[in-house]
Amino acid sequence: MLTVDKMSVFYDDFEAVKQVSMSFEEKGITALIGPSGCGKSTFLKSLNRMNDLVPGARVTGAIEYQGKDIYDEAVDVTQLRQDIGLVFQQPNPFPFSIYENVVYGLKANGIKDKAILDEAVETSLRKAAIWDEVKDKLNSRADSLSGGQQQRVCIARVLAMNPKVILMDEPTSALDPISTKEIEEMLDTIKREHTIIMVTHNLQQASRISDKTAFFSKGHLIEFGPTKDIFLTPQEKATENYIAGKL
Ligand SMILES: Nc1ncnc2c1ncn2[C@@H]1O[C@H](COP(=O)(O)OP(=O)(O)OP(=O)(O)O)[C@@H](O)[C@H]1O
Repeated sequence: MLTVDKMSVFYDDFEAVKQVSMSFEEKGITALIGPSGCGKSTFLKSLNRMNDLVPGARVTGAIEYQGKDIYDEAVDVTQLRQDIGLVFQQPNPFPFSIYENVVYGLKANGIKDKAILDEAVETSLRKAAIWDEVKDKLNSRADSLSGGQQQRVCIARVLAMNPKVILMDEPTSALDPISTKEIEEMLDTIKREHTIIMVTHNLQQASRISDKTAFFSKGHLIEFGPTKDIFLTPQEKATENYIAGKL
């Protein structure tokens, strides 16, 4: 599905991600963990070329999505970011209605048929587990919702584009425990249809919901494997120390 081979990411001369190689299989959740500044977000955002927007950022090595190099000149970056969507740490709804937020990408792609848009809104909001809460106020502004609801609308906006892969950068760190639980339960369902790669600082969250975990330190991928193995029988001392809270 997605393969990274000897990928480095530089900000000018500083190598924030160092020669990382790993593969993501289809479906399921992979958690990216590691100390602050170890390069998790940089790594994540390079997977759909969001780092193209950062001045001075440069990627070397290869990233292949469905067998094709995503940094190839011929790649349509807008299409790539639809196939590999990104959910940010802070909910970032557009200053429009809930409905217009969800259909934003579809309309940008030229879809105008109201029946198709209506259907996409309901399906995406249902998948994001927020339909029942907002179905009677789809024309209200999305930024008038609670933080947890806003984040689920943002997830619905990504889901409306039917992405194969969803990148998430600490999607619940700005939310209360109940909103966090709602989003975790939703992820547990949507991971059956989507490949989810999620940065989290919350080790309990990683152990609760992820199938695989990758531990990063100082730009290096230290260890990657089934979450149970990483948490219960880590092979590397650095992983063991981090999991035990010693870093
Ligand atoms: N736009 C940028 N320009 C220059 N350096 C950057 C930029 N963004 C990140 N860095 C540096 O790259 C390194 C990795 O940062 P990154 O945000 O990827 O780490 P992280 O593991 O996600 O951290 P955190 O958990 O605190 O979010 C850090 O040393 C950071 O200071």
